[in-house]
Amino acid sequence: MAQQFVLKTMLDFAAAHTLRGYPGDCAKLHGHNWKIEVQIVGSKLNEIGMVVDFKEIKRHAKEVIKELDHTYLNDHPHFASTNPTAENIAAYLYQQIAARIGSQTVQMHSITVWENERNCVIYTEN
Ligand SMILES: Nc1nc2c(c(=O)[nH]1)N=C([C@H](O)[C@H](O)COP(=O)(O)OP(=O)(O)OP(=O)(O)O)CN2
Ligand SMILES: [Zn+2]
Repeated sequence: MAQQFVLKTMLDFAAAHTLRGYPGDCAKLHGHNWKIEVQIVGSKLNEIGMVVDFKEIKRHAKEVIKELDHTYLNDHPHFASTNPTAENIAAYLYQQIAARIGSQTVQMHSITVWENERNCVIYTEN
């Protein structure tokens, strides 16, 4: 069986949202301290024994998250027409970060978005 390394790094941001069409309180303005897990997969190690430096993954992820931090997510161009649910936020982060880190040796594995300490969504693509 071929070796594979899954690297995970964690970031967070604060942002408010309203869920359009939600039959309850989440349709009202409220905020979360979102916790994000970025998972990357690779099979080769470089000369110092890393798939990729965690700092490098974080640098790309922070670029994307910076746009969302301390904002009202519904005002973001992507979420103007797409409901800012944890599912849609996870898919957006995956696609944005994948476009920055994608290479032949390192690929996105998944994004986990924690809305609070009880609820999370894991997004991946095959
Ligand atoms: N599948 C999803 N379900 C819900 C989402 C979501 O993005 N995807 N989002 C929400 C709201 O954003 C809401 O803010 C969730 O917070 P909260 O009500 O605190 O969630 P809990 O389930 O932990 O609430 P308790 O009733 O206190 O257990 C809702 N659902
Ligand atoms: Zn919410």
